[in-house]
Amino acid sequence: MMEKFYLIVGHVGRLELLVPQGVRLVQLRIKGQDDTELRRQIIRARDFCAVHRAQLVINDYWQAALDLRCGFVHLGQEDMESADFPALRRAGVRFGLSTHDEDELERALSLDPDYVALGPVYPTLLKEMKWPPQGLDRVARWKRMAGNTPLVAIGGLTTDRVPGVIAAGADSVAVVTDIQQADDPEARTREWIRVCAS
Ligand SMILES: Cc1ncc(COP(=O)(O)OP(=O)(O)O)c(N)n1
Ligand SMILES: Cc1nc(C(=O)O)sc1CCOP(=O)(O)O
Ligand SMILES: [Mg+2]
Repeated sequence: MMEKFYLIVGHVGRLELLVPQGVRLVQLRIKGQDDTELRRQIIRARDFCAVHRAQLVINDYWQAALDLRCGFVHLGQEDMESADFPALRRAGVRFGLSTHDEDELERALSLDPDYVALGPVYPTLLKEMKWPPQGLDRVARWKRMAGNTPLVAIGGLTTDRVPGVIAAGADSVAVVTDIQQADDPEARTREWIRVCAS
């Protein structure tokens, strides 16, 4: 059963602030750091999540996840080019995959992932995307096509949008900006948890 609330953070410090609010699934999405800093943060996040019984997902850096015995990675389409899926499988590392169109979804499902993500469901401020917002009809379509594979919705999500996205068929909702930019990110995290529990 996929956790409904999926928090994504850009630094281990944020993870340490927000996971104790009750987060059960958190992605560490580090960009632009050298290998030493990257691994330092992954180790800290791994050990912190173990204590707090949260599932850590490492974005992009599947080799570091393997080396540091992290159990879950998220890979985008470009990340998938270099990923050693047999090695991940041998090590029992679970993986989620990004998808944005039907070819990507077909390719992702052929790898039997632990989830597929569809985005951006709504416009996102986080990064420039070459896909227009997918909308809720596409969420519903993805759910039908993904079958038993859990579906994560991502992109421009706010607590107000959660009920519609879940009603359309998403199993889980992933968020960066709405929490990252909140005046009180701890309170906003608790609000996400409350909305996702209802
Ligand atoms: C849950 C989830 N879905 C999608 C993404 C995006 O992954 P990717 O396309 O590889 O882009 P970056 O996040 O690496 O910029 C994600 N990280 N998590
Ligand atoms: C990192 C990312 N990947 C996406 C995809 O569609 O693959 S959308 C996205 C940004 C999600 O963040 P926010 O909650 O800030 O919009
Ligand atoms: Mg990536």
